Amino acid sequence: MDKTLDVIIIGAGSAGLAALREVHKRSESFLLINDGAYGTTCARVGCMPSKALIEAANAFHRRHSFDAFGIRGAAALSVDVPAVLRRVRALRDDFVAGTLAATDELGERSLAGRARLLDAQTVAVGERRYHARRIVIASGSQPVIPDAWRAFGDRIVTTDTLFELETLPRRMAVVGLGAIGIEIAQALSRLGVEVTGFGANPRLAGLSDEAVDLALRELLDKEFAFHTSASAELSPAADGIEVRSGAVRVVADQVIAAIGRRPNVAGLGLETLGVELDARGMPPVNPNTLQIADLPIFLAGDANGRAALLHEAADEGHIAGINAMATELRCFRRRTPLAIVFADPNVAVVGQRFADLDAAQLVIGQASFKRQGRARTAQHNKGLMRLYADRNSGRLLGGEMCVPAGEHMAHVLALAIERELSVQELLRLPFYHPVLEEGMRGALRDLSAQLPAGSDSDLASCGAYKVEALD
Ligand SMILES: Cc1cc2nc3c(=O)[nH]c(=O)nc-3n(C[C@H](O)[C@H](O)[C@H](O)COP(=O)(O)OP(=O)(O)OC[C@H]3O[C@@H](n4cnc5c(N)ncnc54)[C@H](O)[C@@H]3O)c2cc1C
Ligand SMILES: NC(=O)c1ccc[n+]([C@@H]2O[C@H](COP(=O)([O-])OP(=O)(O)OC[C@H]3O[C@@H](n4cnc5c(N)ncnc54)[C@H](O)[C@@H]3O)[C@@H](O)[C@H]2O)c1
Repeated sequence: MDKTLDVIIIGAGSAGLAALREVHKRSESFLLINDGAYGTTCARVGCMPSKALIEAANAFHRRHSFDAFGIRGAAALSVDVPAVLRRVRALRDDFVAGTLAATDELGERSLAGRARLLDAQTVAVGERRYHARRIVIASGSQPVIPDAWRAFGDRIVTTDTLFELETLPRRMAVVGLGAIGIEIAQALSRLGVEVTGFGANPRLAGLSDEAVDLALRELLDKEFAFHTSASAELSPAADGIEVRSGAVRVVADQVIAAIGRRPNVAGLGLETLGVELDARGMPPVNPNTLQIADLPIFLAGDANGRAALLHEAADEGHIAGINAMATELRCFRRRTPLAIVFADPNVAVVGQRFADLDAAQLVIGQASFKRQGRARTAQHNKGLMRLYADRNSGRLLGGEMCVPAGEHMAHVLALAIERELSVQELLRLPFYHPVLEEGMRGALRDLSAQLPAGSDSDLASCGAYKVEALD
């Protein structure tokens, strides 16, 4: 192709499609190049099929509380695992179909093939060359599988292959207990698989607060076996794979590798850009513009290794797409950090992580949900929320939790942190009764008690009854 395009976008995932939307608003001169399956990681093998599996597992797990409700016959219920997996794939196909609409109508402006940079303005796909004023790289990430593990063939499963299984084996080991490992381990265990989890990290699910981690451990301990703080190694066994971690040895039929995701930058030609690459082969990227160094090229989404989350990928595609068409680059303020792991109860980290805060400047408020009134009515009463506020200003800084409906409360807290609200300002909001958010109010009141007293003509100081049914 001789003509110079306005923009080339590499990757038709969530970041690439967000970039495409912004570029297409401003120009007809672009090319979207995608290697491999279309439909985005999120819809095809990520967020959506994993949540479909989790919902099935949680629905079946609910039978354990039936007796307490006075509902009999739960022991007679069974799960049809192949049917569960068929539903996951059917939903997945529907979600994927929705994303395909974004590229279907592009005609020649969409190209299937593996893109390789020749310089900051030239891309090769096979023998063909394409030139553009700006390039957006949004090539995503892929599951890490150590080379030695590949020898185990299809006994090693990743989230790229899990949802394709027709059924589940009797025994599965889940190696890596971050977001993916915890979500999948709990779901598989709830569907009747004998799960053993292995995590090198001493904490689960990306938590950094030891107290919340401990609360989560106590809950998960009742569901499946797991071992942390040691790396897992695999070796062949007569009837499966032996997983070793410290003194623990477990044989599983299949092993799920959930040990992280690696940006798809190998073979992309980043070395042709003339900028220094770090030990992971990554170039310097400005998180507010997504520009690589001072080049006419942008790196967005999982591909930049910053935060492998859907809303961040969408934001980054948006920023990169706008800047790829701009005469002057714009700096974007990034959102308050928010990470949710869809375990039951939900794990969430919002705002600043506990580990990143200065303990001397901090007050910590906490609330256990073990006796929380509304949670008790639903047999969901478990978990712990810890919130962190600045000792001097009373401003909410962050929180970590494993609590029922944590996915929703974390959003409320993110809004408060984004708006720089203080604990007193949050306590001025209405809390309806009886709601799970009253549990969150407990943690806020705990914070408030450690901060300088506010005015007593202010409803923020309206205290607890200290009566479970009313708080
Ligand atoms: C199991 C799982 C569960 C998840 N759950 C959640 C969740 O609940 N919430 C959440 O926020 N996030 C979740 N995520 C993360 C989320 O899915 C990702 O952050 C997001 O999908 C990344 O989008 P992306 O556009 O950066 O990459 P992708 O969607 O992977 O798109 C990249 C595209 O680029 C293509 N490509 C790669 N190299 C080249 C090349 N050289 N040339 C051309 N094309 C190329 C790829 O084939 C792909 O099509 C989950 C991820 C997984 C795996
Ligand atoms: N709900 C969500 O938002 C969600 C869900 C799934 C995935 N994701 C995204 O996908 C990304 C990748 O998820 P992930 O869970 O694979 O990665 P992760 O980096 O979150 O966790 C991987 C874990 O594996 C451990 N590990 C590495 N090698 C090991 C070994 N040999 N033995 C035992 N443990 C080992 C690491 O210590 C780490 O804790 C996440 O960072 C997240 O951004 C998000």
